[in-house]
Amino acid sequence: MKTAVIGAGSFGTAISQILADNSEEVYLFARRPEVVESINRDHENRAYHPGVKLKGNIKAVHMERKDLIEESDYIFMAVPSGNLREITRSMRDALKNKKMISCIKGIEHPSLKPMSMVMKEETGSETVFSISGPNFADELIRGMTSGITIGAPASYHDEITELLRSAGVLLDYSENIQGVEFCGILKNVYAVAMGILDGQITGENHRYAILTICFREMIRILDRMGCGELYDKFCGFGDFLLTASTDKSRNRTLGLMLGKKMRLSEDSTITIESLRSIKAIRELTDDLELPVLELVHRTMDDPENVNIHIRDFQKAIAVY
Ligand SMILES: NC(=O)C1=CN([C@@H]2O[C@H](COP(=O)(O)OP(=O)(O)OC[C@H]3O[C@@H](n4cnc5c(N)ncnc54)[C@H](OP(=O)(O)O)[C@@H]3O)[C@@H](O)[C@H]2O)C=CC1
Ligand SMILES: O=C(CO)COP(=O)(O)O
Repeated sequence: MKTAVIGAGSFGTAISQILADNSEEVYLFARRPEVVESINRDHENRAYHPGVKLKGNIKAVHMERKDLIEESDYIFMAVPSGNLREITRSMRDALKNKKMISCIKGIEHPSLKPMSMVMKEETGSETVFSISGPNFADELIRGMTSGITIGAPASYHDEITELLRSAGVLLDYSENIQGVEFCGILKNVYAVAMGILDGQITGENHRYAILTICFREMIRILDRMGCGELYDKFCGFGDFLLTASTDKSRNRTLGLMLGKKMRLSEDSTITIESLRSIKAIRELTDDLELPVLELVHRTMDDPENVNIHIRDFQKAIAVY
C-alpha cells in the first residue's frame, strides 16, 4: 500500500510517521522546496518537528507531483481548511477516483461545508472519509498513545485500521463521516471559550462546572446535526477535553490571549481553525440559545470588552 499526505506541517508530518509503519512508501507533499530537500536529506522536518527522526520510507515531494497521487492508494489531507479547496481543485484529475481521508478540523465559510464535502465536490470522488481525535501532532509523531476516530463506511474500517495500526494508536469507529468532522470543528471553538474564561476561573470545582457547560452546549449542537452517537468517541469527549484543557492547544491559546484583551497579529500564519469556523458554526445554530458560543463570537469580535462579554455569559449560565 502506498499513501500520500497533502500538507507537510505539524499534523501531516505526524500522520506520515504513523502511516510509514504500514505503507510501502509515504509521499509527503510540501509546498516549499526547502522543506522537501530538508526532509529527504536529513529525515527531519525542522520547521515543524525539530529533532524528530522521520522514518526512512517517508518521501517529501513537491505539490506538482500529481503522478505520485495516482500511485497512492489513500490520500490524507492535512492542510488548513482555508487552503483545501484550491489545493483539491489543483489536483482534481489525480484525485477523482482516489480514497481520501480528511484530517482537517475546519469548515468552509460561507458554504458551511465540512472538508469531506469540499473534497467530494472538487473531485467527484465518493470515497472521502475523515479521522479526528485527541491528537496533538508532537505526541502522535513520537508514538505516544493517541486516540483516533475513523469516520468511514464500515466496509472500509478494516482497511483504514491497517493503515493506522501503530504502537500507541487507539482506534474507534463511526460511519458518520461528517459527524466526526463536526466534532473536530466544534471542540476548537469550546477550547477558545475555556481559554477566555481561564482567567476568571477560581478553583477546580468551578473549572469542571464550566467544562460541563461547554461540553453540554457542544453536544446540543452535535444532537442538532444528528451526531449524538459521537459524544463518547475519541473525536468527541476526548478531543473536547484535551483541547479545552491543554495550553499546547492553539485554539485554547487564542482564548487565553483574548481573555487578556490581546488580539492575534494580522500577519500571523499560525493555523487556528476556530478563527474561520466560528462564523459558520453560529450560522448553523442561529436559532439556538448558546451562551458559550456567544461569548466566543463576541470576544473574537471585540476583545477589548471581554469583561462585559464574560459578565453577560455568567448571567446567562446562571439560569442555564
Ligand atoms: N497540529 C495538530 O496537533 C493537529 C492538527 N490537526 C488539523 O490538521 C490541519 C492542519 O493543521 P496543522 O498541520 O496543525 O497546521 P500547520 O500550520 O502545522 O501546517 C499547515 C501545512 O499546510 C501547508 N499549506 C498551507 N497552505 C498550503 C497550500 N496552499 N498548498 C500546500 N500546502 C499548504 C503549510 O505549508 P507551509 O509549511 O509552506 O506553510 C504547512 O505545511 C488543521 O485543520 C488542524 O486542525 C488535527 C489534529 C491535530
Ligand atoms: O486538534 C488538535 C488536538 O487534537 C490540535 O489542537 P489545536 O489546533 O488547538 O492546536
